[in-house]
Amino acid sequence: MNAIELRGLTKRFGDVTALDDVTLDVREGEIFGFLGPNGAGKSTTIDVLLDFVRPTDGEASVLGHDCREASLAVRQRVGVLPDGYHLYDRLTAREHVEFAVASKRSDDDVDALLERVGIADAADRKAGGFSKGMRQRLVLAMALVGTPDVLVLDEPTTGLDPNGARELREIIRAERDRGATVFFSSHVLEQVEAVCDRVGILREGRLVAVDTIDALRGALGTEARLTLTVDAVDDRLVDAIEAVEGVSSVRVDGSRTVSVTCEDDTKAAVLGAVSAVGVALVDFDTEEVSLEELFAAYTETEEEDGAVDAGAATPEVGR
Ligand SMILES: Nc1ncnc2c1ncn2[C@@H]1O[C@H](COP(=O)(O)OP(=O)(O)OP(=O)(O)O)[C@@H](O)[C@H]1O
Repeated sequence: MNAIELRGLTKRFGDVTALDDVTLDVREGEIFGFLGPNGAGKSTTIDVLLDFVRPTDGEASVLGHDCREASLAVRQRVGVLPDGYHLYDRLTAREHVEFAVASKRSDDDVDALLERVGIADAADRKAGGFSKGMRQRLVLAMALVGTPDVLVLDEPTTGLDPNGARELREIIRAERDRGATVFFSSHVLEQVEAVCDRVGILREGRLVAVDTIDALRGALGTEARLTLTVDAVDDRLVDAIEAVEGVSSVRVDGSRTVSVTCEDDTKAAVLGAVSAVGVALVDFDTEEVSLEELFAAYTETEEEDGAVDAGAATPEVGR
């Protein structure tokens, strides 16, 4: 059984088509990243799953339950971290989680949940004084109540510092490992890339791609940028790098830095070429295609229906 099934899902708000014929299967036990720029329709999809919004057309189900007909059954088995969740300023963190425990009729240990999301120290403080990251951690604790079969997280990294983002990834992996399905939306590729088994890219209400990020990058033949810092740049070095198959450009930036654009799987060969000419490599840095470029590339694929050059994509296409 799939954890989430969307069939021809369409939602119009007046003239705005928020979702346009979206069909998607999220498998049980996978971490699925739902990616898209602002306004792409991510929150609307989540609202349909929870029956906060009724689709104009099409169907959605969670664990075999129709989201409209069986919304209570769905909500009972789903843990949600909604976008912009409203906390009660005068209630403490503990009271918030106690409320979630009571409404899910679970017997979870409130302190253990607060500990798990890293705010045990603030258990008895009122949420009104919480920072953005603390609020996000508290809402995550509420989402985890009742060992949900499906976790739906809308922009869960909002407000989290790098440590918080890492801890969130660890929690997401642990939830998947115990058998839960995790569906989370983001417009930050880096956040989902580290944990997601697969991603779907939504653009202007349409699902333009569903696959692993590696496969999406691979299918586009996208290039990586490699910045090398060496003890001294010379012509021999530049010639040697240019000679590597898959390298499309080499640019010298000052006396010690070379920027190379190459196929993703030729990075090792470039490093090999550097050592073969006897130049000492001091440091190197790689940068892969950004989410913006992935969006741009997928948009071009649709329009041109042919080969894609992500590097040639105009930056504004990805917004
Ligand atoms: N209640 C509503 N009434 C009118 N239009 C709406 C409503 N909810 C969403 N929309 C519109 O539907 C489109 C999709 O919005 P949605 O919030 O689903 O996008 P999103 O991908 O979650 O964006 P973000 O990353 O900014 O949260 C947008 O054009 C938005 O303005």
